[in-house]
Amino acid sequence: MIVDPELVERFRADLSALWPYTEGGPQKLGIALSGGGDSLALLLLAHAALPERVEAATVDHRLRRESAREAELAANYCSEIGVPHQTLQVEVAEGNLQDRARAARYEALGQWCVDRDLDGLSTAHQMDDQAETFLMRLNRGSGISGLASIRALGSLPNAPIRLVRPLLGWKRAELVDLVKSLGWSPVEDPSNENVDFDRVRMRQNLSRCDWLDVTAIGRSARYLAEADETLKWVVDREYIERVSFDGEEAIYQALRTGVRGTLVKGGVIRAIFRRFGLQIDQRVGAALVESLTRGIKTNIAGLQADVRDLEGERLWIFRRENPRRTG
Ligand SMILES: Nc1ncnc2c1ncn2[C@@H]1O[C@H](COP(=O)(O)OP(=O)(O)OP(=O)(O)O)[C@@H](O)[C@H]1O
Repeated sequence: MIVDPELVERFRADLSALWPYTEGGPQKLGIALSGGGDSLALLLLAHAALPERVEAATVDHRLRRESAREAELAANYCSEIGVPHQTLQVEVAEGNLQDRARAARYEALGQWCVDRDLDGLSTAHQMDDQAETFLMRLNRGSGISGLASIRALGSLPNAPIRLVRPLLGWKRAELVDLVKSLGWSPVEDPSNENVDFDRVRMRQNLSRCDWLDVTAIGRSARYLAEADETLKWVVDREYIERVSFDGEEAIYQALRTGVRGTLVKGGVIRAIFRRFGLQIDQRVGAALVESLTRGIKTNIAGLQADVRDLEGERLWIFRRENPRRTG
């Protein structure tokens, strides 16, 4: 099975930008193989780029009757090219099925990487997935972090290895062409046609729309991922320089000027909540910045946020809400 050497070279460059797989001796890459066109292309490219150093796993969520058969097909393709393959059966908990299936999937894949002594895991998210995610989030009013969409680098919940997505610069059509040109037929997931899913509707709309440029949207998402990293760095610095603890109180010396606007101050406030073991989202963080800037004391999500002026300086004080009196 010969993959076009130019494509293999391009893949090698994309992968090595994310994962220095040649450093420190040979490293092994796990492939998350659903059996769809994207992940079969990933399997072929990775196998050609890193011969003998690739293994694949297919998660059988057991949510559809055909899933066992699909995993078997994926296993057959792997055995055709001599790549070790494992099917991982998972139990998907009740609740939001897609979220639960995703969580179970990444957990099973992480455990598999540990068991097989793999150094990295790759999924086959590509440029069209990226554009769909970006537009769905834009349509929901997401902030920088959400609009950064699918990250090229990630982590797994239960395994200390890198999660890489080297195909974000590749279009779905070119990946499917690659697979078909070698005589393989991707597994068709019927949920890809189910218009109850936002993503499916977005995909269909995008395919009918000739003025949206998927490559340009992918570029914007990359810039935003970088902006998000930079913002995290600024928030960390602001936290280190301006937040202190006195007994049960967190004290934030928030400057009166609006220079460090809601993004940074909101980020610092969210970090303070995390220190108390509590979580608030970006919108609540921004709302708190606004009320504290106006000097309004607020009780929210388990903390009491207050304003104190000390020697011409404005301090924002956070402490646990007093337990409510009963009786
Ligand atoms: N059943 C599966 N077994 C192994 N890998 C899978 C499976 N389903 C998805 N993947 C991996 O994840 C990639 C993205 O798949 P998909 O677009 O279906 O995921 P998603 O629902 O968007 O969730 P997420 O982006 O969080 O992974 C696939 O290309 C493949 O690499």
